[in-house]
Amino acid sequence: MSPLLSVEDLVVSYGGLRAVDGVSFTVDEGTTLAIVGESGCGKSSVANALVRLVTPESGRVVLDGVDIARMPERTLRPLRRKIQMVFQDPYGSLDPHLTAGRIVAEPLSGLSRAARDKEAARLLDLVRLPAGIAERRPAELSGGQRQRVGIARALATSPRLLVCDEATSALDVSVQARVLELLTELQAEQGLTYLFISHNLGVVREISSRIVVMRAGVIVESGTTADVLASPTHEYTRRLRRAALDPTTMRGVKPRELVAQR
Ligand SMILES: Nc1ncnc2c1ncn2[C@@H]1O[C@H](COP(=O)(O)OP(=O)(O)OP(=O)(O)O)[C@@H](O)[C@H]1O
Repeated sequence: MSPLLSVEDLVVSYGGLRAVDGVSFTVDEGTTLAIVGESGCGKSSVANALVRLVTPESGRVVLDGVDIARMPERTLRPLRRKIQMVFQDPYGSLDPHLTAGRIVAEPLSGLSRAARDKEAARLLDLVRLPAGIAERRPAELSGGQRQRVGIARALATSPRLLVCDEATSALDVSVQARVLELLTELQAEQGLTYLFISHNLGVVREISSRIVVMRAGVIVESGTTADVLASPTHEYTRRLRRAALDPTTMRGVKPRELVAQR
């Protein structure tokens, strides 16, 4: 079976700076790949290239057999719905003037108002939000509720791939754990495929089956989550693992196996 997403030799540059320098990985349907690394390593640049917020300098981004890396916008437009992004800051990414119901319904074109409202209600229910939320604006929601609205909106186009860029990093630990649980449940129910980007190895342990570790624009290590966490081969990964174990930097869910291995 060919992977849902295949990224080959991806290069992203900003002027003279090569933020992503020849990155390759694949993601199988229904699984989660995590990209981990410290701030500035190029994680978001990979994510932004996949959803074409930036156009890669070179390389291939093959989704469902189609290379979208440098596809012209007109051809790309109908395919954009296949990859959706959940951002770190749902407050910044949700229109403050719209109700949650309208925000979620926004990507649903070609439906009557009543059908859009019905679908928005279904999506809000899918992310375990009570019906009354549909009438509220982002400022009237908690951080966790806003992130659920962001997830519901991303799911509105029935994407093949959900790119979560530090999607739980701004949330308190307990709220973060519940959003991770929701993503895991949605994956089991809907067969979703995730690319999960985080600086925190402890968090990705909860959600990913495979990990890619990035440093300074390149991949330094990759493998199954269990292998990379149990016996990291690169000193940089060991440092990330130590940071994930450090209670002062640990912002994710308690990494049970890691604590046991210490
Ligand atoms: N729009 C941009 N213009 C110029 N340089 C950029 C731009 N976006 C990112 N960079 C630079 O590219 C490099 C990689 O940044 P990127 O945001 O991809 O890393 P990251 O690992 O996601 O870090 P963070 O978690 O802090 O966002 C950094 O040196 C950053 O300063």
